[in-house]
Amino acid sequence: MTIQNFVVTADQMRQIETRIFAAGMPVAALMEKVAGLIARRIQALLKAEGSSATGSVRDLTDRRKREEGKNLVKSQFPVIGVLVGPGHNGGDALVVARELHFQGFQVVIYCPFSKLKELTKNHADYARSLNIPFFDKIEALKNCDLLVDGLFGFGLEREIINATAAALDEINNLNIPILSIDLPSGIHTDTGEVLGTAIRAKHTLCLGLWKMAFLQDRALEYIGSSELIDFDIPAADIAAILGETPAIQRITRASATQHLPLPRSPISHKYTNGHLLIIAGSRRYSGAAILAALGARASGIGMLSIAVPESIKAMLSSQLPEALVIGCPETQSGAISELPVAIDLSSYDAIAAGPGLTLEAAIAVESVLESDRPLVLDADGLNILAQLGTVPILSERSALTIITPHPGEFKRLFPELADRTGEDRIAATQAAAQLCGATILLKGAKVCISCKEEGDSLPDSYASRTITYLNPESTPALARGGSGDVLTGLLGGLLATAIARKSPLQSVAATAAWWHAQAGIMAAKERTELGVDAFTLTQYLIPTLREFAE
Ligand SMILES: NC(=O)C1=CN([C@@H]2O[C@H](COP(=O)(O)OP(=O)(O)OC[C@H]3O[C@@H](n4cnc5c(N)ncnc54)[C@H](O)[C@@H]3O)[C@@H](O)[C@H]2O)[C@H](O)CC1
Ligand SMILES: [K+]
Repeated sequence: MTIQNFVVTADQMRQIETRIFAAGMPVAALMEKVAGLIARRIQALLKAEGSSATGSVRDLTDRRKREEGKNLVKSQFPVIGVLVGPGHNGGDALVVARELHFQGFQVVIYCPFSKLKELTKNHADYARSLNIPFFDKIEALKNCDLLVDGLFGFGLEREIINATAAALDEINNLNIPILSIDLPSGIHTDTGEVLGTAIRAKHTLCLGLWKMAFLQDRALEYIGSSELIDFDIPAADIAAILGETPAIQRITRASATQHLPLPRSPISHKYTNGHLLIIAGSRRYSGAAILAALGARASGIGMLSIAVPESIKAMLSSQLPEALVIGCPETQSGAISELPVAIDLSSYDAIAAGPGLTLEAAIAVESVLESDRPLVLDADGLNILAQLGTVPILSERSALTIITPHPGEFKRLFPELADRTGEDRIAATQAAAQLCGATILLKGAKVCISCKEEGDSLPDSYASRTITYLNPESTPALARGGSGDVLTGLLGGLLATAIARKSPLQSVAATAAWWHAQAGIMAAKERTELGVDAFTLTQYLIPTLREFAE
């Protein structure tokens, strides 16, 4: 595990911070260290040309100046507005203001609060003594090239209202790029919820450990791009609060690639590399079966069987010459009416079912749910499961089930969770995993995967703990019909392979989600966000693997 794998709540961050202070680190010294790192990072972002994060701040300042017909800077340096709140987020901001001032930047401080925490007040007094101008009117910020947001960090506990809320809205409306310290002010650290109103940052520097909000879809428009400022939190303090195996883990390249089925054993053969059965497609949605199969192909699966309605069997065979295509009896409209009598489900390492089936394939889906095979269920497979009764059916299964709903499917599968979890995707996924015992992969900008931790090794107090994996990097290019079908096949392939290789199953879904997203990112880079149709995506899985498995 690296620092990039950890994710904390505000409460956990506070507990870690408390341990550091109790061990002797002075609060003021830590603030000085952290804010020094922030100030240097801001300078680097402003200076460096070409890096993407820098590009985003710089591009915007340049564009704004061009639009206004002025040069980027009046003096040699851009004008930086620093927004200062009452707590230690404001303290960080004041140290940043002071450091940038000493580096020759023109700095303007906006602080509309009269009551500041003691340390923050000390820094404000010193900044005033240096003649850095202080204002309590937003008007004073309008000529700034960049705003640094230190209004609220993880100490924000209640809705922002009245004059403060109006000020935040006015700041957003200035259309000046904003860099937020720790979190965009107004965003709830854990749920990512907007508490009244929130700063819309262009870039956010998250301090010390990733906060949950960075992995909550609804906060993303406010966070902009983001990076972690590592300030050397001792590993022992992290482990003391999060445990040796943290309940929530951020997926990284290293953690994802660790679970790839590589290298292959030199004496492996097709059956030791896994046999996957895909059950997908209908006359109406034949493409879904092809896309799932192409996703599975990229997993390197040893043997691929695909069960489709008889009338599209020839089409599948022509697209996937290596696969064993099984024609199934079909309904009048061309959906699978049932699985062929001769099919022996126990001969497969895993089954992936759902894409393009239509609701008419209920009997086939029931058969796989009743089987003792590890199963990936998606799309119409999930709609059929919801009709059958998600929790009783999944709780009965003896083998692993991984379900891959998007938020709409999730609501249909778990209507009982709608009130409890609201829009907190992470809490919702954890609750669903607890409820039914399956692994839940909730699709979205930040894919969230929860599963019950395997019981035997756990102390009693942890008996029903869930482990959650969050995928931090993706692209809206994947928000497109068919990309889910590709994920189902890829995940099914990795699952069957892991079973054949007797590898741990817990991280398979995380690896698939990471790989799928990275392929989308690579495809979008080369072809733009509009150029990543689902078939194209399948063609990027192996080139991506080559890049990240090196
Ligand atoms: N993580 C670390 O170890 C470090 C964190 N640093 C910075 O400290 C902040 C957290 O500071 P804290 O003082 O606890 O809270 P905030 O600055 O986020 O704000 C709390 C402040 O605001 C008041 N308040 C809360 N809600 C509202 C509201 N809705 N309207 C108005 N006022 C509100 C509250 O009463 C407090 O006074 C963290 O994010 C980091 O930036 C350290 O500097 C370095 C180490
Ligand atoms: K902030």
